[in-house]
Amino acid sequence: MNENDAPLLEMRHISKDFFGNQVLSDINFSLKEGEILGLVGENGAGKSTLMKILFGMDEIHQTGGFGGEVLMHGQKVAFSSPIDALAKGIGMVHQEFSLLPDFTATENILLNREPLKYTWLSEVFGERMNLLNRVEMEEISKRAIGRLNVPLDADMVVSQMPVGHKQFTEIARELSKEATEATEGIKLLVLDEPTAVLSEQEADSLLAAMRKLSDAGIAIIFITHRLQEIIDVCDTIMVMRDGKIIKTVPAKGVVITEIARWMVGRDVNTAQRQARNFDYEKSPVILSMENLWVNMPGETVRNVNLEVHKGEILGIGGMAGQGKLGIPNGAMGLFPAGGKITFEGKQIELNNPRNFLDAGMAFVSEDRRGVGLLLDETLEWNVSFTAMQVQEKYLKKYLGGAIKWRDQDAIEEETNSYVKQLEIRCTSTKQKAKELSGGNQQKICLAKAFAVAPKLLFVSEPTRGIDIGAKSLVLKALRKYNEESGTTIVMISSELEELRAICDRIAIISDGKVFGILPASTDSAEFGLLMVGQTSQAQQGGSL
Ligand SMILES: Nc1ncnc2c1ncn2[C@@H]1O[C@H](COP(=O)(O)OP(=O)(O)OP(=O)(O)O)[C@@H](O)[C@H]1O
Repeated sequence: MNENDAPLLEMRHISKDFFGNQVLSDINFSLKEGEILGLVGENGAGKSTLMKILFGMDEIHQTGGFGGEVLMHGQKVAFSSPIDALAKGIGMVHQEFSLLPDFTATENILLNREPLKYTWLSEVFGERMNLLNRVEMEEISKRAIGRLNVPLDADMVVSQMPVGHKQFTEIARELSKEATEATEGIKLLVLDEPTAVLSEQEADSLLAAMRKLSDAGIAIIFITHRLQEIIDVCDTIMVMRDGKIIKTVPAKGVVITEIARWMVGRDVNTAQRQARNFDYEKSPVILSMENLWVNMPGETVRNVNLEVHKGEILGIGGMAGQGKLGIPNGAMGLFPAGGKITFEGKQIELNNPRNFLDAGMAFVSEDRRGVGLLLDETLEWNVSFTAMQVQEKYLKKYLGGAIKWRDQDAIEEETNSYVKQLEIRCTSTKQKAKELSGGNQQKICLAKAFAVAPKLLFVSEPTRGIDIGAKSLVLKALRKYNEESGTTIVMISSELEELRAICDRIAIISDGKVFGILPASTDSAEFGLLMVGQTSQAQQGGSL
């Protein structure tokens, strides 16, 4: 083939194993300029690993490399690090953010690539006295944000941004890599679950931005578990299962149920509402929040009054940035909070996570990497650590408690039971948490909270990053856990339908306050009205 006719990217016969565990076999695909390829597959199917190979990441080299070859414009390339990939015009935005919180969008976008200005001091003391060329920095950063066409403030400090804007900053950073003598301008952008943390509105603007980039000739590999987005924005869909490509088809005319079937290998049940009539008369209030405020950047809580009944599953919904995530993060002491929280009739002193754990509460955070897991430790250790520390669970006591010994058999048995129940894909319970795929890490976070057997569990965005096949499994596991152990659950989610699937009531948060609470069986349209700040028959305030 003529070099100019060759596709922008080809990956041929790619294979990869991690110490004998084959995770990719004979992967072949190509990508044209401006093409948007949707890459979908179950948790652990191998999507991120394939992208890490493309990007030349250390993790791949340090674990024995890979088989097969990568070509750009028909030429074989061998990236020994992401710097080589960047030089060839490949940009990647990962699942987790890598921004400096105290720097502005512009400073982050140009981090380590800042244009410098020659001053008289440089004349005397040399180039190290060059100053940052703020004007040029601003121009480059605004140009990149302009290409995205999103409402991102270039001067805003990252820690003050709503989460969606952090995502936009990450993408703008890739787009700002313009062609220089040493590097080619961005030609291919890999987006690994970029919409997982976005509100629907923000996700829509991102999809529009992707189309604009594609029109400008930039190819995109888009990984997401939100299958409608794949249909809406992609030219081609590639489905992976168990490390192999199952299907590569044009996106036009494909429907979600078909993609789900290809991914999982069977028909998939989406989360259906599991109706039940919770008896509020017989269930006392277990937790009450009065005038709660939380200073969580991007998710400020201003004045929340809420009562949670023993044994119920209370949903908390609302648009991104309105404060729903601030509630569990503040209540559990992770961000500065004020007001009054009473649990089982006792007031709990705020701003100290230990007080909440000791009282019998637990929290599965939406930020599984930041506060969720001990990544260098085994699955067993992750599942058992908090329960061991807070409740002395899994400890055998001798000599009246003077000697305590870890009950390894009990830890292994319980971890194995969660692996089975939540279908966690791992080689053994001795595997390190960092070696699991993102969705499987999320399941370990749930298992860890289940092991604590809390009286009340806050669980935030429990299915973020979970594939469509496992979503209803995770929701069912939460309901089952609630019914069997009597644990009260407060579930925070940006997906209304998943709240409606298992909750008894749903509180909608708007402008840092409870805007209304309705039974979960209420029509979705009613909740929609509440989210945009309109009330109909919803009850304002805390209790039903
Ligand atoms: N560093 C590693 N060491 C050992 N195994 C690994 C490592 N990284 C990934 N794996 C394994 O490779 C497989 C594929 O993982 P990968 O992260 O590519 O999945 P994924 O399709 O991106 O899943 P998700 O949708 O959950 O993000 C998984 O079984 C995972 O446990």
